[in-house]
Amino acid sequence: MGSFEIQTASKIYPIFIGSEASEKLPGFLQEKFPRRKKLYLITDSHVSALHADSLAGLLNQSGYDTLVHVVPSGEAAKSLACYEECMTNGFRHHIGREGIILALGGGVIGDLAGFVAATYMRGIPFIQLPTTLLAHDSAVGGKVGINHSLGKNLIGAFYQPEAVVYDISYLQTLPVREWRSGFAELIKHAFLSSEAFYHELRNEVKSMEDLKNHPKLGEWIEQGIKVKASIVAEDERESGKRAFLNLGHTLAHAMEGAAGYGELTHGEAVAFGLFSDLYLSRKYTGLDIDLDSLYQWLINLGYLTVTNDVLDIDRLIPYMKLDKKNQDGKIATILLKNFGEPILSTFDEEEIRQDFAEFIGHYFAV
Ligand SMILES: NC(=O)c1ccc[n+]([C@@H]2O[C@H](COP(=O)([O-])OP(=O)(O)OC[C@H]3O[C@@H](n4cnc5c(N)ncnc54)[C@H](O)[C@@H]3O)[C@@H](O)[C@H]2O)c1
Ligand SMILES: O=C(O)C(=O)C[C@@H](O)[C@H](O)[C@H](O)COP(=O)(O)O
Ligand SMILES: [Zn+2]
Repeated sequence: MGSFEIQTASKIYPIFIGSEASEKLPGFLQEKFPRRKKLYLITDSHVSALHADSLAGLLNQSGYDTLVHVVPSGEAAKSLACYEECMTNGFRHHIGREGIILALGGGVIGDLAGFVAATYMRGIPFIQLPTTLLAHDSAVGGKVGINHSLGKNLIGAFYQPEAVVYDISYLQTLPVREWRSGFAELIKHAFLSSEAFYHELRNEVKSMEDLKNHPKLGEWIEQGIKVKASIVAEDERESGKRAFLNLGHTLAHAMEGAAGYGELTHGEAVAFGLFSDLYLSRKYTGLDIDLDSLYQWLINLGYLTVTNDVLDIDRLIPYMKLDKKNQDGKIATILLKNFGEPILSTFDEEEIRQDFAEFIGHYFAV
């Protein structure tokens, strides 16, 4: 645990990671932006109650003037209404172009506050201060944005932070459901990198308690970040291989939309979508994987327990048809040829319907 660099075409920035990383923030600000003293800290109601005061206190003691804006916790905050409120509050309090936005929270806050930063007076600097396990993914790589009722993350930008300060002591207050949600993205990163990483997670994590208390947790988080960072380094704006980071997400995003934003956590949906993409991979690319034992592991961890109405293909298809990866009017999803060897595949609506019925019939028929 310490620091390393995230390299992208538009910006190279540090990630400070560890159990006291937030203490590095005042020093970083002073060095990078010696003349800027106005901070606009955007957070959510849960994180605010737990962690915002101590951070704002630390900053104010170091000579900063920190305006705190609290949005409701959960996915519903990635909305045009909350985006507008963040803007309005900043204008009312005269946060100008010399201000810096701090995104203190999980992926919802990182995406929302990052999008505010990207568009506030045409763009001001921001820093990601992730507080969830899931945010090992969302805080890195510069995808920022909000949802539209017709689809996830349909409004947004690529806008890199100035730094990521990941104080993993914040994770200790996470509820079990959020550990589970974040672990789904870590499992995704394992599939995108190597069979060894996947097997290590499988062998070592049999419950969320195992994960939370595991001596290698910090190492795994760093490994997940590095899997993501190496892809983003080659393709910041998703003209090609960055789409692989969407493994599991075509179905996941459709499920989140169909359920109503916030009903499922992002990671619950990703775990389902990941399992579905691996099912399709075995069928279409010949991926050599024991799906039944993966299914059992995921079930034991508390994944794959969604209600039938979320699995109604007629409700999912409209979201899939708006997936940003789609090509030539076909629905795109990510498959694996092997561990660490993803490919983008496209399907007609009819093929999706048939495969989905087969998949659900095999694993989820009541
Ligand atoms: N930009 C990207 O590259 C990217 C990557 C992955 C996911 N995402 C997005 O991230 C979002 C999901 O992020 P998330 O799972 O972090 O959700 P989240 O930000 O809603 O956080 C989950 C819940 O945990 C609470 N919480 C946060 N930190 C806490 C802490 N330390 N202690 C106690 N409670 C805490 C929050 O208040 C919330 O209720 C989705 O919108 C997803 O689309 C973006
Ligand atoms: O960073 C990426 O690229 C990803 O795909 C990471 C995903 O885990 C994340 O959920 C992302 O927000 C999805 O982006 P989208 O472009 O599919 O909306
Ligand atoms: Zn995701």
